Amino acid sequence: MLEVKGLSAAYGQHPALNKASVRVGKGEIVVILGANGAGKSTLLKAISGICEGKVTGSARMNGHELVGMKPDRIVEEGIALVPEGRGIFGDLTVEENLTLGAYSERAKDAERTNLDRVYTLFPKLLERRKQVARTMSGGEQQMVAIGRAMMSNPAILTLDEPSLGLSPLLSKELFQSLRAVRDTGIGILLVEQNAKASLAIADRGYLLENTEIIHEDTGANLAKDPAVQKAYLGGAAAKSARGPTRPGLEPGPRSAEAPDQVGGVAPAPRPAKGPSPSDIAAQAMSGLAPARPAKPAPPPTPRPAPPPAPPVARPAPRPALAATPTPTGIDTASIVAKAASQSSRKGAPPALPPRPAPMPEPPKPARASQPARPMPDLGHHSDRLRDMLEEIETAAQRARDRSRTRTRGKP
Ligand SMILES: Nc1ncnc2c1ncn2[C@@H]1O[C@H](COP(=O)(O)OP(=O)(O)OP(=O)(O)O)[C@@H](O)[C@H]1O
Repeated sequence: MLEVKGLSAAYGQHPALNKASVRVGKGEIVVILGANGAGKSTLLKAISGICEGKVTGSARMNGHELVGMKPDRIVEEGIALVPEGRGIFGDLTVEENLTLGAYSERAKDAERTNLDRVYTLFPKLLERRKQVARTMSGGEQQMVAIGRAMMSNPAILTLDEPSLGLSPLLSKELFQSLRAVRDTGIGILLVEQNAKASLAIADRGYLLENTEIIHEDTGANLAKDPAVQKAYLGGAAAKSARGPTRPGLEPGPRSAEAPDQVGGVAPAPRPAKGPSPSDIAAQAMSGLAPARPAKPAPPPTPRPAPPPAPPVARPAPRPALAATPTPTGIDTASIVAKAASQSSRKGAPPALPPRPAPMPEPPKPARASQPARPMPDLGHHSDRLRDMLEEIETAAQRARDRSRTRTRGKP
């Protein structure tokens, strides 16, 4: 079904994925293990058409080339991404979140069936269908995220570290759920740091090291491979093992499953690096292409300058947005509007640094010749942007005043 061949990705001059080849069949769970920065998320993003870097090579779904396709088209081809950080709408109910996932053409006609399937797989979501998503536990929210992806009627579900931040108990439930999803015939491509649990459910797995796939085997064989145990499973078994170690297979700072996680204590949660609400809302509006996970602040090692920001594909809005209740009886347009308003409330603040305390105003000379410029209509971000523009204008005015004072002071 999904056949990735020689897929590469680079952010500017920085290669993040080098000629990766991976395949996922119907009803198969395939796990990708790798250290921090190995290129795992980049692989998933490149397949889903949301990689910010330059992608070359091939990723085919049932023979259709995905590289170069827009993200919403890739959803139509049957690929759904559950991004790291989940990206659900906290202010919407469970059922509203799920319904947003059914916006692709391929999902519309089967919305009722897909919703029933999600509720059968995750009975808790049925119980809590009217509950506001942000009030749910981390594990339940992850189920909402997976359920929403399944509402797009995917043939392949890709998941970026779904167990991140979950307690061992919730992680266990999650991996059991993924098994159940697989049993419905959906192929699963899973990027995980919980090597033990993911290999336990995986049919096959790949090791991704320094941008390259260095090994492929069955989940069972990988789980007992001494080199894999050393690198990803805490190393206890590997220490006594005499088997050869694979060159280059070194544990990354986060690749080795924390021994306490194996032992049953929750790992220290990493900061979420999910897509911003505005990203998700924009994508919801544009046909529910998979959400674009935001990158966290750059690591201490300097990153190469990113390429000039490629425009994020935002397909033309669908006419059906204004439409009619869905088969579930829910008015999708009003859910999307609600999601968008949530996004506009929450989108700006995290992205912007706190405003500095205002400087004392120097006396301004009268400037009758420059009337105030009219403010363009900036939509729902206008207040924040207006404040920023005013700050810039004030700073520029101060600079002009200072330079005028200096010029006047010169003989
Ligand atoms: N948008 C970006 N711009 C520039 N560099 C990036 C970007 N996204 C990722 N990278 C870099 O590409 C490399 C691979 O990143 P990627 O997120 O794919 O790794 P990963 O294996 O998923 O790591 P982690 O497990 O820490 O999420 C890293 O060196 C990372 O710093």
